[in-house]
Amino acid sequence: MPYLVAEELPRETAGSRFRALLRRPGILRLPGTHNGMSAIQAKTAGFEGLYLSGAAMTASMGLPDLGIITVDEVAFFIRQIARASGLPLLVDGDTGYGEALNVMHMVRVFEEAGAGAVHIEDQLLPKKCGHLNDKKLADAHDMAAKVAAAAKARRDLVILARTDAAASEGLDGAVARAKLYMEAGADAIFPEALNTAEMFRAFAKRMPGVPLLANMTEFGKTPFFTASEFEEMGYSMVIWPVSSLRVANKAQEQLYAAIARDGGTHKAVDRMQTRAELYATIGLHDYEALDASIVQTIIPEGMPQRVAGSR
Ligand SMILES: C[C@](O)(C(=O)O)[C@H](CC(=O)O)C(=O)O
Repeated sequence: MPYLVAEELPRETAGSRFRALLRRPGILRLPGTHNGMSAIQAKTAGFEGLYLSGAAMTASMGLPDLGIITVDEVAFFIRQIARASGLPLLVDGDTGYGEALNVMHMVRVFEEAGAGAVHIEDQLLPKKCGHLNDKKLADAHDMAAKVAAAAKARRDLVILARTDAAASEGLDGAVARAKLYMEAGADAIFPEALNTAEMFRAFAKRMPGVPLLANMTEFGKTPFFTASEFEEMGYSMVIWPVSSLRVANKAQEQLYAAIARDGGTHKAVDRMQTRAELYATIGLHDYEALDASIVQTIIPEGMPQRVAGSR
C-alpha cells in the first residue's frame, strides 16, 4: 500500500527495527539499493533490510565516490528508499562529511530522513573505495571522537564504525582500531577490504561478541563468499553494495548502443520491464484506488458549493 496511509507506516523507528533484525539469529543480508525502485524490487525478492552505498549513489549521479557529495543529497536517496520500501536501511556515511559536529549533523539528518543505521570510516578526504590502494587513514583517536559524536547525536540509529586499516596497518592495526571505536560507542564494526577467509576468521575471532559486517563488493579485494560462508566465519551482516547499479548500468549501456545502432528500441523491448510490470511494482493502482476512495468519501455535506468561475 502507498506510504501515504498513516496506519500502514511502521510504528517503530527505523533504528529500532534495524536493531531487531540484527538480534535475530542468522546473518542479516543487506543488498544495495540505489533508488526507490530497486528498494521495492529487493523487498519483493524477500529482503528485510537494505543498504545504500556511497559508491552506487555517486555513480548513479555520474560522480566518483570521493566524499564530495553532501548530507542533503544523501538524505534525498534515504527518503526515497525508506518511503518506497518501508524497510530499515543501513546508509554509507563515508567519513561523516567533516569532523565531530558535521558527523552529528549527518546523524540527525539521516535519522530524520528514515535511516536505520549508518557507517562512518577512518579515511581522510578525499576518501576512496576501500578496495583501492593508497588510502589515507585518519588518526585512530580522531576517528574515535567521530564515533563518540555520532553516538551522542543519535536517538536509535545503529552506528557502525568502518576501519580501512587492514591494508596499511595489517590485522593487528585493524583490530586495535575496531576495539577503540567500540569503546567510543560504536554498535558494530565493518572491517573493510579483508582479502582471505583466514583474515575474515581471524578478525572475527579477535572481536568476540561484536556484530561484524562483511562487504561482498565485486571486482574488489574480497574473493566471493556467500552469505552463509560469512555467517560461518563469524559475521552478522553482509552487503552487496554496488551490484544493483552495476547490473542496471550495464543494461542501460546496451540499450543506448542498441538505439544508436538500430535507430530505435524495437530490438531491446524483450529486455525491458513492461509498462504493466512497472506499474505493478510501484503500486500505481493502489494509489489510484486510494485517491478514488478519498474523493468518494470525503465530500463534506452542507459546504457551500463553489460556482464555476466564482472566486
Ligand atoms: C562499501 C562502499 O563504501 C560503498 O560505497 O558501497 C564501497 C563499495 C565499492 O566501491 O565497491 C567500498 O569502499 O567498498
